[in-house]
Order: sequence, then C-alpha cells, then structure tokens
Amino acid sequence: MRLDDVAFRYHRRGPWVLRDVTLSLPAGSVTEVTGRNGAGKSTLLRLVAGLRAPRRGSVRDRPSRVGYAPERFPVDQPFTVRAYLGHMAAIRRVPEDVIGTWAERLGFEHLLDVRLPELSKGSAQKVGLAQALMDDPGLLILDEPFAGLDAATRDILPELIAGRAADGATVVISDHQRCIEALPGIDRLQVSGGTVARLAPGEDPDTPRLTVLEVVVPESDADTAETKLRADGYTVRRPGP
Ligand SMILES: Nc1ncnc2c1ncn2[C@@H]1O[C@H](COP(=O)(O)OP(=O)(O)OP(=O)(O)O)[C@@H](O)[C@H]1O
Repeated sequence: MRLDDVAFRYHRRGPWVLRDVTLSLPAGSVTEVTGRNGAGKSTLLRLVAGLRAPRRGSVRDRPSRVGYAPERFPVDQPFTVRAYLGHMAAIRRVPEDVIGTWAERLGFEHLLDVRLPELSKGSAQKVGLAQALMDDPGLLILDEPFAGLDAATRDILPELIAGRAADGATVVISDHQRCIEALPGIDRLQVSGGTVARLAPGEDPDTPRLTVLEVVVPESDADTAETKLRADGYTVRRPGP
C-alpha cells in the first residue's frame, strides 16, 4: 500500500501533526515506527489503518483485511473476554474456535470468562492482539504491542509478526521498547517534526548524524579555538604540519 503527500491534523484549525508523508509499505514487509512521545506515531498508524482519513493526500491499495491493536485496549466494555472475541470473530466471519487458539497462544485461556474492565493492562493488551490477529489480516498494525506484556508473550510476538509478513501481510508496528528491531530485513521509519523519514539499516535515531565542518582561524588562536570546541563536546582534528 502507499501514502502519497499525506497531511493530517485532528481539528480544522489545529496544528498539523503530519505533513508531506509519502511512503510505500510493501506486502510481506515489517515496518517499525519510532519517534519521541507525541511525535505522531499513533496518528500515522491510525492513518495507515484507515481509522483516520488524511486531510490532504491519499492512501492507496490498503489490503481489505486490517488488524489493528491500539496502544491502549479499550476495556470499558461490559463483556467477558469470550463474548467480546466471539463478537469480533462473528464480524470477521471466522470460526469461533480461533478464540481458543489465540487464548492458548497468548496465554490468557484462564481469563476467557473474566469481564474486560477487570483485566490487568497486560492481559487486556493480549486480548487486543488476539482480535487484531484472529482473521490473518493482510495489513497488521500494532501500536506499542510489547507494553505491559509478560516475558513469555514478548518472546513469541516477533515470531508471530514475522509469520504474518512471511504470509504476505504488510506489518506496521510502533515499538518504543525496540523488541522487534532485531528481526531481519525490517524497515524503520522515524516520525519527527511532523514528517516521516526512513532510517538506514543500523542507524540509531537517538544518535545524531555527524558531519565534518572546516573552521579557519588565525594560527595564533588555534589552541584556544581547539580547547573551546573540545569543551563543547566536539571532536577536533588538527591537520599535520
Ligand atoms: N484525538 C486527538 N485529538 C487531538 N489531538 C491529538 C489526538 N491524538 C493525538 N493528538 C495529538 O497529536 C500529536 C501526535 O500524537 P500521537 O499520539 O500520534 O503521538 P505518538 O508519537 O504516538 O506519542 P506517544 O509516543 O506518546 O504514544 C500530539 O501532539 C497529540 O497531542
């Protein structure tokens, strides 16, 4: 799927959250979205999922089956886990036995008859993941899926994600905790200053890129200038005689 020149703001006169976003998200790829708090990661994921429409630009070729797990699973619904997932399975026309399969895989079988508002944060997160994954979506979007998960589930999630991509799905994930960074072949995007940039493999968004600047000073000031620059944390190389 593609985003072309997408711009978005929540309110007509509000600040632009994202601008000039042009991206391709190929089938079979896993894309990690990074960026500081409030940068616009969740907003980008909502646009990709189709939960928000761009104010400008276009989103094309979105797969028809979309699985989306929000950052915070909305637990304020008066259903048991079984009833909620049963409802989601019916909407998506998948057999009800997928509920048991996912409950077992994600380790929440013992919670199927618990009401959603009574779930812990991590267990609610698992239910959110189960509903996103249950019909093998062609587009899987997970917003901070690792937050609050126990170690056992954290360990199997990268495998599940890689499995969806291997089946040809497009997978987009925001992941503060950098749990999927190690997946081979992952694409990485950084949201910053309202725009989205692709990160080179191995590039650390928290480490600024370096450049070389030549500074010309009178020879008699060279030692003072070097001392000042070093004191400011810059690396100084003096040419040989
Ligand atoms: N429903 C909303 N209505 C108005 N503004 C919103 C709404 N949701 C988010 N915003 C604003 O949009 C900007 C981007 O928020 P967003 O949640 O996309 O960031 P984020 O990168 O996912 O942050 P975090 O890492 O904290 O989850 C922020 O300034 C936020 O206040």
